[in-house]
Amino acid sequence: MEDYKFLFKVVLVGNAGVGKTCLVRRFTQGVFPPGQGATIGVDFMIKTVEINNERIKLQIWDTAGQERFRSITQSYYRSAHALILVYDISCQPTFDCLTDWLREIEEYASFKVLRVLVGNKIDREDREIPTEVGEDFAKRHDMYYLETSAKASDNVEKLFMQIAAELMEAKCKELPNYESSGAQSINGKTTTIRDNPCCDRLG
Ligand SMILES: Nc1nc2c(ncn2[C@@H]2O[C@H](COP(=O)(O)OP(=O)(O)OP(=O)(O)O)[C@@H](O)[C@H]2O)c(=O)[nH]1
Repeated sequence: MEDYKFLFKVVLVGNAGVGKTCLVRRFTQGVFPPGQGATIGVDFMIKTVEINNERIKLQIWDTAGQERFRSITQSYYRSAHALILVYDISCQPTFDCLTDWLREIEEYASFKVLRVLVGNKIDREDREIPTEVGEDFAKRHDMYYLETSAKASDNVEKLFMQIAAELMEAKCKELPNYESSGAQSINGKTTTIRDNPCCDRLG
């Protein structure tokens, strides 16, 4: 039997080429893959992490950004616990498409889904979208915001770990007799994490 207390499904979406596959590979395998093709349909990887002595299994679905796969990728939204919407900070069109992606998310994902906006490729020097613009977009659409580099390994671990922590927190809150202690935040939004007696009753 596999030893984990929680299983969460995390789905990455966003335009082709923004770095979704590289973010997943960096987090799950610790590598920045050299030239690889576009994702075809959907790919998935697993990583088990530990938070407050609880093992959390993350099932990470990497969807193809290309339009022609849209009908396949949409079907993966529904059961997602968290959706990571990625754009490339050095490519304005990938930011301009965010409202289209949000429309898809609203149509196909659960209303309870945790939504995180990620500006990737911050190692690049040809930035086109200032941090504040990304932050402001996220705030207006009630999303967390984080900037990452899959290449330089900036904030990638933080991204997935904080999503895991946030989802675990939300799950524990559904249980009776919940109290909280300790806090972590993704860029200002605070999510409470605690040593979790309530979680011991799960699984
Ligand atoms: N400089 C830089 N390049 C990156 C970074 N992440 C990804 N790339 C590059 O961006 C290109 C696309 O990366 P992918 O991870 O395949 O992009 P994707 O979003 O999965 O693309 P699709 O599968 O077509 O949807 C590749 O050439 C990567 O090497 C990053 O953090 N910094």
